[in-house]
Amino acid sequence: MTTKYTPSVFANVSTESLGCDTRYAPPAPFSQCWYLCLHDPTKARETATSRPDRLSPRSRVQRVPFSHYKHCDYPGKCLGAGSCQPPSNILFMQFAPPTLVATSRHDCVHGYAQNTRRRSLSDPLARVLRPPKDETPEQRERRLADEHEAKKISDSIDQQIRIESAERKKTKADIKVLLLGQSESGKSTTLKQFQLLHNPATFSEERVSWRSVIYLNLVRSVRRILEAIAPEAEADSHDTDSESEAHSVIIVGPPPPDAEQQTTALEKYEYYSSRLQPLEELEERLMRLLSEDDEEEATHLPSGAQHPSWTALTPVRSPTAQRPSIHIDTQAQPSPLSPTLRSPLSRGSELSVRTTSNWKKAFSLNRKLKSTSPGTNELVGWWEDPDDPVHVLAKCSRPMIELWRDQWVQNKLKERRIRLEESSGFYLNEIPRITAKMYFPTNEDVLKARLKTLGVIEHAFALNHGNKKTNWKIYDVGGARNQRQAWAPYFQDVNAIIFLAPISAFDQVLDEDPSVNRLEDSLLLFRSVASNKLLGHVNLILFLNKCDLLKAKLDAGVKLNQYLLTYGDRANDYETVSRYIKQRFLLLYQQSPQNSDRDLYVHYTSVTDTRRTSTIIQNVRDIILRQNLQASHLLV
Ligand SMILES: Nc1nc2c(ncn2[C@@H]2O[C@H](COP(=O)(O)OP(=O)(O)OP(=O)(O)O)[C@@H](O)[C@H]2O)c(=O)[nH]1
Ligand SMILES: [Mg+2]
Repeated sequence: MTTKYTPSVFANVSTESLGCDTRYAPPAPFSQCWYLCLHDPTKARETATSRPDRLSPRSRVQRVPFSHYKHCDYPGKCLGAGSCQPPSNILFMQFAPPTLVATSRHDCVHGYAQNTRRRSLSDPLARVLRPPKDETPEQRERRLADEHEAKKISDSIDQQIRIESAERKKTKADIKVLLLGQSESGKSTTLKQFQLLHNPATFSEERVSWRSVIYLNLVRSVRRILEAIAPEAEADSHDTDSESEAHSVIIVGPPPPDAEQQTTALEKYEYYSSRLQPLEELEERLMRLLSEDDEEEATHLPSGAQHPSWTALTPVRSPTAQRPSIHIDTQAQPSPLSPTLRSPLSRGSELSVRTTSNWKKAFSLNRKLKSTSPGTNELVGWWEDPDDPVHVLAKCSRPMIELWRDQWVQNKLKERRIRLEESSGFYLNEIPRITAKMYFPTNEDVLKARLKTLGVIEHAFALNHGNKKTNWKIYDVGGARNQRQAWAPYFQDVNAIIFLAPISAFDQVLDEDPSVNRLEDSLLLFRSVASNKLLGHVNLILFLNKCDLLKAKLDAGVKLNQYLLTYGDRANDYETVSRYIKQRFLLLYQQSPQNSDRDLYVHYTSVTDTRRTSTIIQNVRDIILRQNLQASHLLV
């Protein structure tokens, strides 16, 4: 029987007294050991989290409260010896060589000494563990009692490891799916649809948490309108026309306004901006509320400008990272703002969700909720709180409606080619409902809420089919350019990739790089995913998304051939355009050298449409399941 020792036995022994140095490694047959890094627990933890490849699957940190230790079973090489640099205190806690039979720490040391006498003579651990020569009966009794206690703790740790291992086996994902695509392609919305389909109760429960995001989306849409009608924006639009054209997006600016037009513009602008002034403060407040974070990592808003590479430095999260937090992305393009609406928090920034903390908890209105209604269990009461954002919104409801319905404003938006329906403009049509005091978000509201993803978010669910159960994990990634370096670690053992390409975006440019057309970026991104060697055996499912917006855009008279010269004089209707774009993607796929071992499935989607998307998701699910069964030789 192999004896295992608990770290507590050695916790008060320093490496100095052991004479242990970082070159120390257990002899080859003693290939397994526990070690404890007393000197620099943070470093030990960092190593465990940032270099998981160097740890065995059973590695753990913080299993014992007083410090950190890991388990290593690399034959002949103890991880501890190499991973902590001097003057780290590394303690080897336990040797469990396969040939050694030992019943106590004492025996183990002796057994170790006997088996490897030459090494053990100079072995610092053996020296320390050997009982003193002049041990009194009381000391011996105490030592044995200590050892007995240590063994109990050690056994309980082993038991815990066994339980966790069984648990891990149970929760190990059978199927992993990765959602890829550029920013705003609809990945998070697709993830929400998966949640809605597989965890409707949780989705429903969490709807209330989205209230603040929806409010913020609405307030920002209003701000965008005010920016568009601001007199200086008018001037800017004339100044920047040439620049816009250089970015291959054709923006034909309006003719310069005459004096009368200018007076109207100024009056209109002043009228609306003064009535909507409270929204400025509300926007800042919502941003602050959403960026509150109870986690270790700093996601709070800085007092001044953020470090430009902040988002680029976003750590790659492990695939188990699940809980997102909010932060403000200052990488987004700044937009021209009127002086009255300028604020250090909101200028040019987009609300993002990061995978580090529980943002839903952080800004869920549960904090303010006072009770649940007995019959429905629905949460009630936030409107009784005078600080709740709903009161400012309710106050500004009328001018917001007026602004949105004002034909002059609509014309201005048209002139400036601002299509709010492509972003959070959906809420502008719903102002009376959303600003009502007892507003509770619907499923559709949540699906349309825009929250940019940073890092990777995981959604796990189990699926029963017949008498078999499969565990699924879906990973939603940030699609902006500075987020894409985080994708690769997830390519390793993924079963399928759902790639989203927003085909309505042919006349738009990337937020992060206005010189790049969105459709072009999608095509290039798809090509690089399709030709990635790691993904050679991974089935690709292509969602040609935002078909509803494509239809609306074409119906409004926007011409594809103005942005995609190769389209030539083909018909500018939905059928022809969507088929043409699909062909472009297929061509790229066919050119990829990696296609012998996989398939491509293409769907036209509007992932905000729950009914259609759930059918597509079920279809996709069946395909992936079938492929997975085939791969595990259960079928065919
Ligand atoms: N009308 C319409 N809106 C859509 C569709 N798909 C997504 N959206 C909206 O587009 C916005 C962006 O969608 P997201 O799902 O957040 O995009 P994403 O790919 O996760 O973006 P990042 O997190 O930045 O990578 C959201 O407001 C969605 O509601 C669609 O098919 N039709
Ligand atoms: Mg997202």
